[in-house]
Amino acid sequence: MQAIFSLKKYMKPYMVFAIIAPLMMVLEVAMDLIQPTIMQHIIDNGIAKDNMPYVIKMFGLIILCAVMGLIGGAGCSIYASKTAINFAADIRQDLYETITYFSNSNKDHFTIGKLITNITSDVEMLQRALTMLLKIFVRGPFTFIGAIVIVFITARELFPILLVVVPILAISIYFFTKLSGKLFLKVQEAIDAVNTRVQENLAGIRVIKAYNRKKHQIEQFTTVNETLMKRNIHADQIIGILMPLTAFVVNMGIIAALWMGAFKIGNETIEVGVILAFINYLMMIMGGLMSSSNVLMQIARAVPSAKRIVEVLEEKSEIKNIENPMSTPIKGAVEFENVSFAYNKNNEPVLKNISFKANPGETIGIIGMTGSGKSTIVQLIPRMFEADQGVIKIDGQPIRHYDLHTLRSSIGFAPQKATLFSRTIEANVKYGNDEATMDELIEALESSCALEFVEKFDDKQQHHITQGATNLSGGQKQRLAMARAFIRKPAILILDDTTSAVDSFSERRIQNAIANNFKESTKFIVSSKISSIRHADKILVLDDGSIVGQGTHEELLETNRVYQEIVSTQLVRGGILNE
Ligand SMILES: Nc1ncnc2c1ncn2[C@@H]1O[C@H](COP(=O)(O)OP(=O)(O)OP(=O)(O)O)[C@@H](O)[C@H]1O
Repeated sequence: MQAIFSLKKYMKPYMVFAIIAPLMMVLEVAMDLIQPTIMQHIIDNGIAKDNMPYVIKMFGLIILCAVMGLIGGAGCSIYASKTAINFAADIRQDLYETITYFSNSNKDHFTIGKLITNITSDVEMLQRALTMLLKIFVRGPFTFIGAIVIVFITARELFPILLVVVPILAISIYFFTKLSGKLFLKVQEAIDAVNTRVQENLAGIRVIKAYNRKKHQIEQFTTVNETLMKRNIHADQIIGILMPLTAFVVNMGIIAALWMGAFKIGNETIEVGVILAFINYLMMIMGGLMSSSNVLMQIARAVPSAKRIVEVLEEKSEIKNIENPMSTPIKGAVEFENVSFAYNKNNEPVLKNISFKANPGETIGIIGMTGSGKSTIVQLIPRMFEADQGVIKIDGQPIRHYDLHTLRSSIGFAPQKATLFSRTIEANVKYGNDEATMDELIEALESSCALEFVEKFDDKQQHHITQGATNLSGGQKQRLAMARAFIRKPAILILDDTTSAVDSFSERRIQNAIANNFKESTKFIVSSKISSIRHADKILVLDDGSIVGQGTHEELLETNRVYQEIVSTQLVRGGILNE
């Protein structure tokens, strides 16, 4: 319940609507309650006494009540929906923004499937609960309390029956509402699993086909789908017991009323009309309790959803600005001083005591075995992750002192896995710099050797990239990802293994373009190929998270055993070094 309350700030802008909706419902309920009395007057005082002018007057009144009831009901629906839809849209927007600002380690806490369920069905669940709450929460309790009060006044002889029936109804409804919260949490978790499986299958469709794993994937989906089905059935079956149970309790109450009534009529201490009225009120009490319980049940279903939403919204981004951060332009001197880092703080660090210096304009090559920590080093520079020990400085200042926006705008980062969006080539490249001109776009495409294939498309830069960039080759994706980094003309350029799928001739042209066009930028080139980094001003040799050598290609070739081993393997493999 705490979770639901912590979302109340999203109601604030729509508070007026949220107040109008139940007030309109009061109007509808009042009109509903008046109508039987008017009918009674029409029969007793109009039709029975053959008073037509009175009948016509009362018919006018009843039509007026019906119209007002209609306005009340429709108004309630409109304002309730307006409140709930806006409330849900704002939460959805905030969730999306929160996820967008997640640091990489924040992201690792949630699966993509869970985040999708969060933004879609969890928010939907809250919206439904709020609509119901605003529409029914007046009707249910008003009918329930009103009927009890009327029984107390008009049928006190039978009131003891209510003292037994109402607590049994209330306890059963409380028990089922609580249980439904737990059951629907399990249902939502099963939906997460289905979403995660679908998302993974779609992303990996080519691998699935290549490895003939379609049957295996379908089997895995069947498992999560069956779990979802079983949990849904279980929840529905348990909740489904509530209605017949309450009807049974009410029927017992009616039998008790008839039983007691039969004796009292015999003693002439009660009239038949009172018993009939009591039965009617008992039905109304059940109706009131059931509609209140429906609202409570919907709220109980919404509580786990609210908890999951709050969990995401409250996930603290560990990477944020300090107070009064620096926004001074960055020149590009980068220094690591004894930096250590672990993804999982209980495990051994992935980077150990990393120290090196890069001056503005220099090219730093980073080489090492798979998993030695190359990508991790470069990801610490734009603060994708925060170093656990040591300091990373830019232009002599710890990176934490810089405004995150200033820091990241000064860096052109092409990650190891080229991520392109389902937009045009122009939009994808200009993602790095919205304000770039057409000339700058062409220049960036040329530097990354992308222009040659872009120009072959009929619609050139306006060519649309499909979701997951399935209409491009691996090398083409990498070239566009590099163009996106180039178009920023950044003070610090980071290329994380971005030429692994680029042919060696194009790679050489890209290297020349970088050397000519980014003379003042500090360049970090991560690669496992010697040919990609051999011309760097300084090469860092990584082994199991530690720098085991740094210097130029020639220096390392003479002095560093690990570097010599890498060189000799690549020479043996086919002369990559000499390309
Ligand atoms: N997000 C992550 N969460 C947990 N561990 C990670 C994460 N990313 C990388 N690692 C681990 O950190 C270590 C270093 O990974 P990193 O990606 O920096 O290596 P790398 O040298 O760039 O490897 P490669 O040449 O294969 O790209 C590896 O053992 C890897 O399993």
